[in-house]
Amino acid sequence: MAFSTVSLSKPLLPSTGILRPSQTRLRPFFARPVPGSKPRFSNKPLSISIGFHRRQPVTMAAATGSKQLTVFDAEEELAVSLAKYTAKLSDKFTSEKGAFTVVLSGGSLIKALRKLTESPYLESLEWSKWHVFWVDERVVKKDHPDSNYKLAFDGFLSKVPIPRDQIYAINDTLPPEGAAEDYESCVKQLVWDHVIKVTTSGLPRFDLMLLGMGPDGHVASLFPGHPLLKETEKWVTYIKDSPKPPPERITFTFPIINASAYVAMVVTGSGKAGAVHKALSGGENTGLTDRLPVEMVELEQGEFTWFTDKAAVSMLNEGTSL
Ligand SMILES: O=C(O)[C@H](O)[C@@H](O)[C@H](O)[C@H](O)COP(=O)(O)O
Repeated sequence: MAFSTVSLSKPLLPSTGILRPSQTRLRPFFARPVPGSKPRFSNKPLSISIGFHRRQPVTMAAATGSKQLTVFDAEEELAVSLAKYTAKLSDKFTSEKGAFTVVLSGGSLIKALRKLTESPYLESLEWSKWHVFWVDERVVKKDHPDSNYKLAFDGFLSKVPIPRDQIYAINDTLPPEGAAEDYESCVKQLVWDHVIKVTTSGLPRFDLMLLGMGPDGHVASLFPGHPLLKETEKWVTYIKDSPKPPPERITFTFPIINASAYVAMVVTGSGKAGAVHKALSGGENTGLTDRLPVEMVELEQGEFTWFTDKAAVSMLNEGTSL
């Protein structure tokens, strides 16, 4: 095991996580927390040690929510851990409130969820209480090869017993504007029905968002430099000029993403290393337009966990052997 260090540019709390480096050249910043002790705030930017170890996530507790980074040797191990993490949240929310609201993205995430379709999760999870949404969707028919619904259905949803009327696909007969409005109405209805919780500021608070990130740092269909990054009124909006094809999509906005209780950011491969580096090292604070969309995922009160592999974090600290 080895560690590398990055600096975060915002005030942080001492870690509530676990770091037990035995063979590292770099001194870990955080000590093991004292059980029952309360975290103290610091106003200074702190140095964060990131441990490359399969089962020991590093927790970075920020003033607005907590962040964790987990780095896996291989995608297979990531998939195992992601299933365990999701199952734990499923158990928590189904027992606490009788429903589990899960938001999916497209892309490689769906394959990473494959372990949930196997034992023990297939038999043990309360699938009947799952409600499934999309953080973004391409405005195509549901049976189109570009459809995120089709991707998720074929690779995941068709293999688990979630009631079909609790899988909320877009209305694929509508143009982007109408599809976004329709999807926002659907979310509002489920807020009124108490299926989706609500924050104190009246935003929907989904239990878990499972997100991916593009090599350019986009999340959902929120792309670098696009005006949609500044959307603060709508819960769901549309884009007709997506730089990633197909061009017409609907997407949740940042206020909705950031109201989530839990976000898992699943990012693998060397093609994402630059964006991961920018996101986790903070970069220069040059203003909103220079921030990558992934850097705008800042949960109000939630827990944000990165699931990555070695290739994706390879630029975090050059020269550190993993
Ligand atoms: O509809 C989409 O295009 C996706 O929702 C998109 O936001 C995706 O999650 C990222 O591009 C990461 O995709 P990969 O993991 O496949 O790189």
